[in-house]
Amino acid sequence: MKKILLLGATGSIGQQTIDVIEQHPDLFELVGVSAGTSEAALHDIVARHPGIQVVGMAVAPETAFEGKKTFVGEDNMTECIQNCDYDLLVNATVGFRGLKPTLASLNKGVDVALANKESLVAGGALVRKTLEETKTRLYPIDSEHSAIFQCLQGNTTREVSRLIITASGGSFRDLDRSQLRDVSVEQALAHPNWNMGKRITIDSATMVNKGFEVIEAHYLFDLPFSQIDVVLHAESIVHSMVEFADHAVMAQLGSADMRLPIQYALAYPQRLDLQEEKPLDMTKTRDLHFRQMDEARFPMLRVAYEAGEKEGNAGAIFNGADEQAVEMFLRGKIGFLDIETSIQKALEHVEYIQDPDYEQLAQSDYKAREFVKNYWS
Ligand SMILES: NC(=O)C1=CN([C@@H]2O[C@H](COP(=O)(O)OP(=O)(O)OC[C@H]3O[C@@H](n4cnc5c(N)ncnc54)[C@H](OP(=O)(O)O)[C@@H]3O)[C@@H](O)[C@H]2O)C=CC1
Ligand SMILES: CC(=O)[C@@H](O)[C@H](O)COP(=O)(O)O
Ligand SMILES: [Mn+2]
Repeated sequence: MKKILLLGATGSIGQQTIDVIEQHPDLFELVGVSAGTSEAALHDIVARHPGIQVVGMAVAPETAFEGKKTFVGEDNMTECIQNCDYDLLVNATVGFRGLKPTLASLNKGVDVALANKESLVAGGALVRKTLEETKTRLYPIDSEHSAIFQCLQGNTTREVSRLIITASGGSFRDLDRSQLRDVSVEQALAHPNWNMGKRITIDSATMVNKGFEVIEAHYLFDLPFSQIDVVLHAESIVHSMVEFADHAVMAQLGSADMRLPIQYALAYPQRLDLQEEKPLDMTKTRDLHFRQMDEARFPMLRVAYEAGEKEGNAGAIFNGADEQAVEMFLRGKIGFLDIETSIQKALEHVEYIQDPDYEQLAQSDYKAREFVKNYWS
């Protein structure tokens, strides 16, 4: 029985992780959960999983979690890690706040199934150093990285010539830049293929998500940026591809259902049965299309490659500025294209640090957010 500690239990990835765990009660046991403010949803999960030892929340619960060690406040996730006996951390929280628990679990010597891409975007070098020192492992949950991980089974990255990450194009794929100025929050949240949390859905529309995924791939698979490409694939059926030295191209295909990559990360190296509402049926599949990315249409992709190549705290500034700008866009404080401006200006103005430790990354995150707030005030 694998004991799972789940951060971000009430979110999109969190709820799908619980579904996977509930499909395999003989293999997985949920022993800890954390969330921000969704108390009712957390009580519901705790009631269904008697093995839960620890509960974390960002704010104090109105009704106590009877018989459970409960941790409250911004450090609730690391406190859960320190006070829980578990075999695998599933990090499905959103934002820079996910980096600290990723590092805490690896330093405790426990592997991490990682959905929280911000851990690698903001702190990739530090995470990689910690993995080497602690001899722990990361299992990717992000669909593209899971696809690449699956395609790499039986091979090493030394045999790889390129990773080819697919991008759906997001909610505004078919609009040109002049049409983006006045788009609404509601339109931006209508992703054509995936049902996800708000932050990542907006990031998908700005192409920041794909930029993050390029940086994430660099750290997960230890390949230079020159060997990581992105192609536009509107259908989100091919989840990514790996081209090998002999020009063989391996791809992983599936429906737009995150439970497959989540389950693969939890059960690796096994493949288990998975109940899906709409499993992929290639006889009913529309044509598959692939197009080169238009960098003038999606400038955030180039910005991501540059921030990734720059290393240091550039990823933390990129992510921090985006987190703040997306939050302001969702509250109607800035327009859609102002998200791009926020990121570009923060990368120009927030002090660059070559080899940051965790505290310096947290400072860079804070400074990027403050910069964006002040820029639009
Ligand atoms: N959704 C998807 O399909 C995919 C997501 N990812 C990545 O996975 C991560 C999670 O995404 P997603 O599930 O969409 O996000 P959601 O917004 O749906 O969920 C976020 C989770 O984090 C919790 N949380 C928020 N603030 C805090 C806090 N201060 N302390 C502890 N927990 C907190 C939320 O709790 P509460 O409910 O109380 O707010 C919620 O459980 C992101 O990094 C995203 O980029 C990657 C690939 C696909
Ligand atoms: C499901 C998942 O992994 C998301 O990151 C998804 O990739 C978003 O799709 P696009 O960013 O390609 O629109
Ligand atoms: Mn993805």
